[in-house]
Amino acid sequence: MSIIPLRGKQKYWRQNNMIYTVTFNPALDYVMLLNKFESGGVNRSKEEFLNPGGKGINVSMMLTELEVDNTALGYVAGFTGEELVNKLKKRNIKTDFITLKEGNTRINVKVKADIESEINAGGPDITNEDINLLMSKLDKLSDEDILVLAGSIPSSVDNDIYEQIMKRLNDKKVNIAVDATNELLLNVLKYSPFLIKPNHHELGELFDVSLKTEEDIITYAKKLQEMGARNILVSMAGDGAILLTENGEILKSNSPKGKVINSVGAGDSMVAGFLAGYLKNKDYTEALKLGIASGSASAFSEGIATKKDVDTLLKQL
Ligand SMILES: Nc1ncnc2c1ncn2[C@@H]1O[C@H](COP(=O)(O)OP(=O)(O)OP(=O)(O)O)[C@@H](O)[C@H]1O
Ligand SMILES: O=P(O)(O)OC[C@@]1(O)O[C@H](CO)[C@@H](O)[C@@H]1O
Repeated sequence: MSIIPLRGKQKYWRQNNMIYTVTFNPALDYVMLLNKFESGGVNRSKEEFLNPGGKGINVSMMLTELEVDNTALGYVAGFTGEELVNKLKKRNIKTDFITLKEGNTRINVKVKADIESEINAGGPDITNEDINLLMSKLDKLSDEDILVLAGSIPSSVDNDIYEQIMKRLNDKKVNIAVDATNELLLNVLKYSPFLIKPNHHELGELFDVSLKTEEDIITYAKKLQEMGARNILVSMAGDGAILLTENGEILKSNSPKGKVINSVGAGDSMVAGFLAGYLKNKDYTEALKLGIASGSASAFSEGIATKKDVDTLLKQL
């Protein structure tokens, strides 16, 4: 990706290469706001939103807000898939989805009461033929493009699919960001992903430990770096994030304070902000700042935050 400074008013840099996000299992997120959730009782929400969802799609929405050109790849199906595409069109998100012949894009339920609970559905089946179609699209990526692989993999797809994709692209200098958990993440480290973004709980789970201090987080993040990851961004919700860079720096940022409305997609917004910040002049401090501002702005919004909200928080960091 080469960035040429521009003098135009609208955007101060030009993007020559492309960012692609891949979401194997997109969703419509049905967010329900309640004062209190009573398990086993009839609960009534006081407000609801139906947001486009899926981790890669959230990254695409935040990137688009931040005026970074990108295309969302992945799979959609049925009437919910159509609604997802419509919602993304309204937000000017560029998509190049593969439409599955059967099933429906899932609806994930997010209940925000005194605590947040989520029920994520399984999603439609993806056949080998569908996988080959995606692979042909990915074969067109060029050196220095950025690929974001984010989210869980439906049970119909091999659990090493991220690894297969990275192996296939290994000869190209594509910078790959992976936001996944457990084996899915561990198995890609040997292909040196440009960025991984576990939250501190996920980092602990990878090593079957509970991380209590910043020192613990750094120790285990370093292990992931030794296993191959180039940059490791460990997010800690309201406590900010710690970044270990490929240059050996360890950077920490606090989160700005605000009222959390819906933290679904905060982590994805952070990935988008990090990439957008990095692309400006390859400065990791700037990447971390924009990552934090984007993550927190989305936590303080109903869905993915607007650029205006991100800019407001950026000034506070
Ligand atoms: N309560 C909060 N207050 C301020 N900022 C927050 C809060 N929760 C999340 N954020 C912002 O979002 C970033 C990512 O949050 P988090 O660590 O929860 O990621 P995640 O677990 O991947 O999120 P999610 O799965 O909900 O998208 C944080 O580093 C922070 O910048
Ligand atoms: O089931 P997955 O793929 O792990 O996660 C899906 C999901 O929870 O992730 C996004 C938030 O990060 C939501 O938009 C979406 O519903």
